[in-house]
Amino acid sequence: MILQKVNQPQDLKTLTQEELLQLAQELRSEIIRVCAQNGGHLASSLGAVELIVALHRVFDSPRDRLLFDVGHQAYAHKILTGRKEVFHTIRQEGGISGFTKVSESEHDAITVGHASTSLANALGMAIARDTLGENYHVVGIIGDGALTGGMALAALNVIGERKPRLLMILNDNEMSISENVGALNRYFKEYQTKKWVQDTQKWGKQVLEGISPRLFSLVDRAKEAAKLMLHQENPFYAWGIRYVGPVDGHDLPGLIHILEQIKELDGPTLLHIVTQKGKGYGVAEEDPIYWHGPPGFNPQKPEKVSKGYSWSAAFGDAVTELAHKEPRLFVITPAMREGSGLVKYSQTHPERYLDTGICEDVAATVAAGMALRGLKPVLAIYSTFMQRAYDQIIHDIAIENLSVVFAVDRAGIVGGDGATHNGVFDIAYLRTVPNVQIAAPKDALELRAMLKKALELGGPIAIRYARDNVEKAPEGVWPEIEWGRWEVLKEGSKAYILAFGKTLKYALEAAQDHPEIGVINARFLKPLDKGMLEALALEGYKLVTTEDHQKMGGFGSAVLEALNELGLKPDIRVLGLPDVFFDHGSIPRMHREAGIDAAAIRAALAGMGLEVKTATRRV
Ligand SMILES: Cc1ncc(C[n+]2csc(CCOP(=O)(O)OP(=O)(O)O)c2C)c(N)n1
Ligand SMILES: CC(=O)[C@@H](O)[C@H](O)COP(=O)(O)O
Ligand SMILES: [Mg+2]
Repeated sequence: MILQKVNQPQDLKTLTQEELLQLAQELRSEIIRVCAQNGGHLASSLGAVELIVALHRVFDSPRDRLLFDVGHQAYAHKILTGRKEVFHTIRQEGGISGFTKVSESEHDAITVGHASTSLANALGMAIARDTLGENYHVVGIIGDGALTGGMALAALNVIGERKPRLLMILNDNEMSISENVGALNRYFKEYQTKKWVQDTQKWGKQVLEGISPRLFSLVDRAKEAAKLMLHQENPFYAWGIRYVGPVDGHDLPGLIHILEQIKELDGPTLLHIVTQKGKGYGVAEEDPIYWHGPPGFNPQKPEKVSKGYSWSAAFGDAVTELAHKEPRLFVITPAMREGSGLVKYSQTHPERYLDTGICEDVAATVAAGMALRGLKPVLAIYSTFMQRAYDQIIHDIAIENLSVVFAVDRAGIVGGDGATHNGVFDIAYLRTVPNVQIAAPKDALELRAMLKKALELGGPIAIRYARDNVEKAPEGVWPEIEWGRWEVLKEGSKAYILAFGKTLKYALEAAQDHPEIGVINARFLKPLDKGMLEALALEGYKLVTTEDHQKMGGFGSAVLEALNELGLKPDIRVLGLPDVFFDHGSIPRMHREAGIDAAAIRAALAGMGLEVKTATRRV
């Protein structure tokens, strides 16, 4: 086992070519083994194995800085940089992160999880290096999907003008999570050389080198000159960036050779490598979409497993049905077709579907344009990724009170993806924006009712739901809903729990067998049901609010502000996430630790003098 001899990147420097090839295979096996037990970003990491071995062979991390965009493809990097003994803990409770993370290792140049940041970060590092008179390499590694992000394209524009010594590597597997989209991607697909030209180049090189290495280098230079002439419109030339490639991203010796050739080049260079997402593991090669982020599986007999009927699926079914009735409905996703439950919708209504690529800002403003011209856009977007569209929501949508529905998925703590992916800020950053309304359905039926009503009401409306399963609503059923009105789910004689979204289940659990405790589905946050709130306060009920969101600025804050405006001071406790980031791990454990679960609710009630059976708090 070569991997036994490798603990740090410098251990690669002495390996032979055969040992490096063997190491790549061993890395692949280890990634499959651990993803089989933990789940994780399997296909992306398999596709980047040779690249990562070559990078650590040619460069000297941590002195040289390797920046992995998104960071989900860096499993081999983690194993090679002192974490092979803990790699099996990846994405687990107390284990290492599923993305690169600065606080986890000196070899992790950036903390990521959101796409398209690597090039701007690399530019910043290169400028810092040059300003401080230091000398090391900065390498930004970005996928074709992440390159669809505006941040990445804008960074290229700055890099091309500033021209720092910087190496960028485009890891082009023609895949985002779904098939990749965008004009640049098309360009590479159609215009740039692909497999057949790769093979021709390789064959030509072997023939020419067989005749005379000198002849080969002459032809190679002529080819480069021709490429320059033929490919002047190559966008990277337009950006003032040297373009090299495309080369085979799985040819380990070839990658090492080319990296050594271009390593010392001055100015910005982009090396375009062509890889296969899922490389080396049949099922992942055949279906890189499912195997992008599978749950655990049997490595000997890998089979797709259903993750159950999710809120995303409920949303997808609802808009698919709605589209038949509402011809102006148009659904947009920023590169998350599968995650947002839109596969079926995209197949049944392709003419009213747009995948913008990984650019949530563009997606939001495209929705604004559609609304201005008579469509009814629904933007399906993860809470965490919606952070990328904050100004667009204000500037392009809310000021003119445009009719855009935000189907905000992954609201709350998400589990394995950790701090970069928790959807725990959206209430705070949305509720202060005039015209924006915010709701959270308790089940799939209420989601349908809210979607339908939101499209009728118009204006910017966010409907948020968690990364969780939900009971499927019967097809064709579209209940009405009294917009802005909360729903009493359980009467109480002394106290009421006001729950927003996912924590409703904890409220019902806490109130079970307690006639003195009532439960309210506080499904509207903006507008808040001030009428019901006032009545509860005036009748002297004790109140507890709970939400899967930062306490600061969340649902509870809105309730406190409303009570203040009403001049009322009931006995109230606000339960929400504390002012910290929650890393990857078990959602129930984090909810318990955050104090938003049933035990915390009972403890809060007990703290207000209500005799409740306090559940034994697990430590
Ligand atoms: C801002 C943002 N939006 C969406 C995502 C979800 N996401 C994670 S990886 C990915 C696809 C990345 O494609 P690519 O960069 O080509 O990497 P590959 O998986 O193909 O190796 C997407 C859309 C994200 N991480 N960040
Ligand atoms: C790396 C990335 O951002 C996505 O793959 C994300 O992990 C998907 O999250 P879900 O698994 O919740 O769809
Ligand atoms: Mg890709």
